[in-house]
Amino acid sequence: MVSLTAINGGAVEPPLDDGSPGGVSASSVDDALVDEALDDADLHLGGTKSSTAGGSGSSSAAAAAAAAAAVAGATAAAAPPGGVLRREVTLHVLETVNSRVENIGSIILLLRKQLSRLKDALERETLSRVASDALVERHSDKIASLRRQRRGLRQKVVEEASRADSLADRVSSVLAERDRLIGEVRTAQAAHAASAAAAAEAAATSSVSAASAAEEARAEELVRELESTKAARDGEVAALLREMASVKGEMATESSRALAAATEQVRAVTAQRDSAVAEAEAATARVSELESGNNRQVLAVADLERKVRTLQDQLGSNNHEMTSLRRQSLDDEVERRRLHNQVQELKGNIRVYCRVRPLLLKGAGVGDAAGGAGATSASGVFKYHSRGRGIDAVKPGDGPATSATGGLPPVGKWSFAFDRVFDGSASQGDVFAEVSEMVQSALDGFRVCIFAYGQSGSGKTHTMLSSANGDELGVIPRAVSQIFDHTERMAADGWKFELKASFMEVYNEQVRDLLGAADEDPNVKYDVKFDAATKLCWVTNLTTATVNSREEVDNVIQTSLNNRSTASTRSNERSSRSHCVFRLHIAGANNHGGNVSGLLNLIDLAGSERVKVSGAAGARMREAQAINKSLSALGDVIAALANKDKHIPFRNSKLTYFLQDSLGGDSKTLMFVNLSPSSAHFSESLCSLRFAQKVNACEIGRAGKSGRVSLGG
Ligand SMILES: Nc1ncnc2c1ncn2[C@@H]1O[C@H](COP(=O)(O)OP(=O)(O)OP(=O)(O)O)[C@@H](O)[C@H]1O
Repeated sequence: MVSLTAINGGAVEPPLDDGSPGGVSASSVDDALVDEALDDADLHLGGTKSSTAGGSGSSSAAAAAAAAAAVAGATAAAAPPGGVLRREVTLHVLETVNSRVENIGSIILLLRKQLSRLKDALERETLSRVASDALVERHSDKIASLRRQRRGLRQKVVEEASRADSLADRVSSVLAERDRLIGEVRTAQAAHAASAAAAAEAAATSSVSAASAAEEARAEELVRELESTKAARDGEVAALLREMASVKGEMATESSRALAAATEQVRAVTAQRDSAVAEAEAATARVSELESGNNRQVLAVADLERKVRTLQDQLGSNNHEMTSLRRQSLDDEVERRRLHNQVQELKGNIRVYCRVRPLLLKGAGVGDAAGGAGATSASGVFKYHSRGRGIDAVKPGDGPATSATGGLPPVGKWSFAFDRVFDGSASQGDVFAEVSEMVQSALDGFRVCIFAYGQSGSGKTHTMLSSANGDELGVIPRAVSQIFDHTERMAADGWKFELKASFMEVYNEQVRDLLGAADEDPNVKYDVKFDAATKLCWVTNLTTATVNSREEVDNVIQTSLNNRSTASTRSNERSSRSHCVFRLHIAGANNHGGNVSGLLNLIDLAGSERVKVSGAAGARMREAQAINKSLSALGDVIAALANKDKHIPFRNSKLTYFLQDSLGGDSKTLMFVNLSPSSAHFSESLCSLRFAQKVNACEIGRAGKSGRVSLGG
């Protein structure tokens, strides 16, 4: 706020800023100042004021008239002193007018300064608003409105300045008029001085008194004119002052109002700005926080990407390594197969293992209980030698030969050698350890036959098919387990295997599907066929099951065993009277174009028995004859293959006809000869040993172990 304060003793003090927001108090200072200046002027004329008569104009004019009258009176009483007095009064009046005009000039100057300060204040305000504008840039609407207001104020200032200028012009013209009047007064003074000199001269001469009177009249006239002019000028000045006061008041009011409004708006805008700034700061803090979080995430992502790249690189090199390892593995597998087969061939493509079962108690249903017929010792009638490869059949010499002992001499010994001999203490595991390499050959793509040959009750089924849990599992379930182990291992190298199983029996030269329904239709024909293209045999209407797990194979075996035909014989009450063939077709392929196709035939042959010994008759005898005929046909085929005969008599039995795809060439054959240790079965055992010895002399696909072999007779 700008204020104008009173002037003490005519001195003009500069306006003081009272700190109020935006308001300018021009107040009544200027009026008081002017009035005081005028009063001061009147005061100097106070001695004549009371004597002024009938004056209806301004008090100054009346005072001047009274002074003029006093001068006239004084002149009338004593001419020379009265004229001097009038001149002095006139001069005093003129000086007073001068002084008042000067005061008015000071006031105008003061007003100009005030105006200039107002302009400065407005300019500062404008600058401040400009600064505010910058701060509240975002509040453009309000800022635009403020700018409009500012433009309005500026316009007003310009207008007021223009009005002030016009007032100043008028004051200038008044001053000019004053100067002119002063000039006239000075001229009059000069004239008056001249007339006074003339009057003095006339007083000395008394002839010029009339002229002096005229001069005085003229002077009085002049004084009156001056008084009148002064009064008029006083009126003008008073009007100007009023007008200026009114302008100042309006300006002050308008400025106050505009500044108050602007201040209020500035406050509001400032508050909004502060809140916006606070929001912006909060947002900035949030952004910083987010940026820092984002930076952390970016770093984490970059770190992860680095790790992923490293892992990808590792993966790439691992893949490369794996590819070369796979290639190496495939090469190794090929090499392993080659070496394995080489070993198998060195061992012989046909092998014979001899297995003697332990002596059984009578309760076992076999009838070689201790003290029973011929049960001479724990090892029975056999002696073992040659580190598991030799066996001697020893006829105990405990009495004369009888028909019950097959007409053997009372004492005798027959020695045999096989690829492997297992005595009664050998476990199923021990046996399978020697079999598993044949199973491996099937997995390597060869065709493999494993037979169990022997008289009834000698342990063929136990060796091949025992499905008792744990250690008692026979060759078939163990082979299946080995095959699944292998296929699962090979899956890691990209191999996929398909296993198809069938189970059939050949009874009295008739094929029966052990996987089919128990009550199968007797009209269904099971004919053995040979496909020359694939060199595979198959049986019409025979069930083939694709097996994907050990459990599925177990189910196949169990179903087959349940269906298997059994008949009671004197040698073994639950003896199997048929050849039982479990076939597993193994087909494997890998994603490098490799493939393998093998056949594994596991055959539990029907029990061989000498009809004369077993005492079979009728149907049982014909059954036994059919069994012996087919076993004999098997021996003939093996012998013909070993001798590389042009004609191989596969068609002589259903069994050999079906197995023709797995016998000969580079196929592998293993024959178990199962023996009973009982002396009661000595004769049968000796026959079995002789048959096995002849098979052992054959080597399919290579030159025979001992030249041309015949299994006949
Ligand atoms: N190594 C062995 N250990 C223990 N018991 C055995 C062994 N071999 C066979 N046996 C038992 O001897 C009996 C006859 O065996 P198995 O049925 O296997 O003879 P088989 O030759 O199959 O007879 P068949 O030709 O009449 O079927 C069974 O009770 C069987 O458990």
